[in-house]
Amino acid sequence: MAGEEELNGISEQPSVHDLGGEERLARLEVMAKSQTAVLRKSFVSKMKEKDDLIMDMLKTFKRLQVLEPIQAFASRNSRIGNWVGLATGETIEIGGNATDEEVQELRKERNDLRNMVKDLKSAMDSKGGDGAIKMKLKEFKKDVKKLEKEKSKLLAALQQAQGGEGGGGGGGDGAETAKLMLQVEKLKKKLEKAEKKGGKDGRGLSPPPPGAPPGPPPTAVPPAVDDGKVKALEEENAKLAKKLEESKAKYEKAKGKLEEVGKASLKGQEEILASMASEMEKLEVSSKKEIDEAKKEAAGKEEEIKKLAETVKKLTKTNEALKSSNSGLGVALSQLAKKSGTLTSEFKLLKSQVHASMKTDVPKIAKSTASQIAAASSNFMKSIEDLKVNYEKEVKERKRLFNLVQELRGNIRVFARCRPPSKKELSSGDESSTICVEFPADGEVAMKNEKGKEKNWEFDQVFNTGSTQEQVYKEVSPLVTSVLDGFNVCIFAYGQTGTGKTFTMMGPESNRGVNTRALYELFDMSQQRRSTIEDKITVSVLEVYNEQIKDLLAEDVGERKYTVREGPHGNYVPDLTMVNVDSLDEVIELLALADLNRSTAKTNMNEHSSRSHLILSCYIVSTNKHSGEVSRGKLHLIDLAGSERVGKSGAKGLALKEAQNINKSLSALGDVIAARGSGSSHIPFRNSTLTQLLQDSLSADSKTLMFVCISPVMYNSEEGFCSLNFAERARKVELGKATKNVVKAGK
Ligand SMILES: Nc1ncnc2c1ncn2[C@@H]1O[C@H](COP(=O)(O)OP(=O)(O)OP(=O)(O)O)[C@@H](O)[C@H]1O
Repeated sequence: MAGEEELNGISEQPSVHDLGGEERLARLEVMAKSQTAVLRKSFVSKMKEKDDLIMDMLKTFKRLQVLEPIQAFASRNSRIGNWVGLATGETIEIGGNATDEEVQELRKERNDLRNMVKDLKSAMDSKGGDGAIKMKLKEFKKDVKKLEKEKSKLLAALQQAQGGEGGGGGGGDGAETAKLMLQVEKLKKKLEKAEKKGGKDGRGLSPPPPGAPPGPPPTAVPPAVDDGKVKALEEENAKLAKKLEESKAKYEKAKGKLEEVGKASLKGQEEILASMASEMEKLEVSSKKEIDEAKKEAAGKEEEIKKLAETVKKLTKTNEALKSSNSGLGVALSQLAKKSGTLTSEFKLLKSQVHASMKTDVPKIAKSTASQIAAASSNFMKSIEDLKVNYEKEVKERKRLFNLVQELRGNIRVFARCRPPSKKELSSGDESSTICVEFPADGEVAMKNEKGKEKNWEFDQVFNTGSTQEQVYKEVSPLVTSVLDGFNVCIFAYGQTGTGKTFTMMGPESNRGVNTRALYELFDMSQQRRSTIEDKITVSVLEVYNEQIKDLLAEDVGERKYTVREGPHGNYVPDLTMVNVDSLDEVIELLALADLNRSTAKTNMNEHSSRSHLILSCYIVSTNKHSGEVSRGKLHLIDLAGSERVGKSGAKGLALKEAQNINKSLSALGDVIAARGSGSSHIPFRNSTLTQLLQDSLSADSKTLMFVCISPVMYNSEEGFCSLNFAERARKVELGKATKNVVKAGK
C-alpha cells in the first residue's frame, strides 16, 4: 500500500516536462525509485506466493517420494533447484548479494577518485610549474581512462540488462532491478564527481549544473602555466563533459529499458509460473501413474507375501511334524542304544563262552569230526571201489551178454590192434609222424586224419599200442579152444602193410603171436583130455599170391597149380600137403619150413610177404574114447596181404599186377562181407581164391574173428580210416549161430 501511495503521490506532482533539467532528473529519479519499489514489492509478494506454492508441492512430492523427476527438472532450472533445495533441507539463495558488493566497489572507487583529486590539488598547490602540471595531467588522463572503463562497464551492464529481456533472463529479475538502481546511483555519483573535478580545475570546464551545490572558490592560476596547455586541458574537460552528457543520455535510455525489463520480467515470471504449473500437472499425472504402478506392484507383492505366508505356514507345520518325528526317533534311538548295550554284553558273554569252549570243546570236536571224516572218507572210498568193481562186473557182464548175442547171431567178431610207433617215427619229429590214435574207452578207438577229421569206432576188443601178445591171445583163446569142440574157426588179420598183421598172427620167435599160441593151447588141451578124447591134428600152410595157391609144405613149391574144391566138409584144396602133428614143436618146424619155402622162391621176402595171403590151417578130428563120438573142427589162421590202395602204392608192372590181385581178393572179401551183412541170398565167394578158401569160415556154422591192424602215426591215418571202416562193416555181418560138426559114433 505504501508503494501505491507513493505512486499516487508521484502522479499528483507537476509533469516532468514542465520542470528544468536538474529537477527533471531528480523527479525522474524519484519516479524511477518509487516505480521500482512498487514493482519490487509486488514482485516480491508474488514470488513469495509462488515460492510457498512450490514449497507445498515439493513437500507433497517429498511425502510421495517422487522427488527424483523434480530434481531432474530442477537441474535444468536454477530457481527450481533452489526451491528443491529448500524442500529437501538444502541451503537456498534467491537473488544473492551481488548488489552490495558492487556498492562497496563503487564506494571504494569514489573514495579513490576523491583522494586522487585531493592529491592533484595539493600537488598543484605545493609544487606548481610546468612539470607538476604535466604530471597531474598524466594522472588526470589516467583517471579519465578509468572513468571510460567504468562507463564501458556500465554500458555492458546495461546491455546485459537488455539481454535479460529475452529467454533465459527470467532468473534474478528482482536483483537485476536493484542492480540497475545501484548503477544509476553510481552513475549519478560519478557524474557529480566529474563535475566537481571539472569545477576544481576552474578552466574551460562547463559551468556547474543549475541547483548544484556551490563548489569551493576557484583557485588562482599560477603565472608560469602555458595557455596552450590550459587550452588542451579545457578541451579535455569539454570532452569529459560531452561524455558525461552521453552517459546521461545512456542513463535515460537505461532507465526506459529498466521499466521495460521490469514489465517483461513480470510477464516472464508469470509465463514461468504457468509453465511450471503445467510441468507440475504433468508431474502430477506421471507421479499418479507411477503411484498406480507402485500400488499395483504393492498388490502383487502383497500376493507374494500371502503366498510366502502360506509357505511359511506349511513349513512351520512340516517343522512341527519333523520335530515330533525327531522326538520319536530320539526315543527309538535311545531304545536301540539300550538294545545295543544289551547285545554288546551278550556278545561279550558269548565270546568268553566261545573262548572257553575253544579251549576245551574244539579239540574234542575236531578229533571226533576228523575221525568222522576219516570214516566217511573210507566209506566213500570203499563205495567207490565197490562201484568200480560193480562197474567192471557190469562191463564184463555186458560183454559176455554181447558176445552171447554175437555168438547166437554168429556175428563176425572184430578186434582192433594198434602197433606202437617205430623208433624212426618217434625220432623223426615230422608232423606227419605225430600220433593220430586215441583209446577213449574200453573197446573204443579214435583216429584223426591229416585233414583234421576225427572218428570213433567201437569193436569187440581194442588193443592199444602197449598191448602184449599174451593179452591178445587171452581174448582169442575161447575161440581157438572151441575148435576142439568141433567148431570151424577163422581168425584173420587185415590191415595196411606194416601195421603188425604178421606180428599179431605169427610174431617173432621170442614173442609168439596168435598162431603158435593157439596151436600150443590146442596141443595142451588135447594132452589134457587125451584120456577121454583122442585128437588127430593135421596142419597145412599155403600162400595165395597173385590169385595162385602155393603149398608151402610141398616138396615142389611153386610148380603145381592148386584149385579150391567143395567137399563134404566144406571147401578144400585137393593135393595140398597135410601134415599130422603131435606137438607144438612139430608145428613150429613146419612153419619154419613154410617160411623157408616162401623166402627161397622170392628175392625180397619182406615185399613178397606183404603181397601174399598166408593161411595156416589146422584140422582137428576128435574122437571120444568112451562115446565114440567124432567131431571135426577147423582153424584157419590167416595173415592177409597189405590192404593199401593201388593208387597210393604207385606200383607198376609186376608190382601193379600184385597190387591189383591183392585188391581183387580183398575187395572180394569186402563184397562177401557186405553181402552177408545185407542178408543177400547170393554171396560172391567165387570172385577170388581167398573168398573161395574162406567160404566155410564166412558162412554159417563158423566162428570168425577179424583183427584190424592200424598204424598210430598221422601219415598212415587215411589207410587207417579205410581199415577201421571196413572192420566196422564186417562186425555187422551176422553169420548165424555156429554149430558143432559132430558125428555120432556108428554114423
Ligand atoms: N604190437 C606190436 N608190438 C611191437 N612191434 C610191432 C607190433 N606190431 C608190429 N610190430 C613191428 O612192426 C613192424 C611191421 O610189422 P609186421 O611185419 O607184422 O607188419 P605187417 O602188417 O605184417 O606187414 P606186411 O603186410 O608187410 O606183412 C615189424 O617190425 C614188427 O615187429
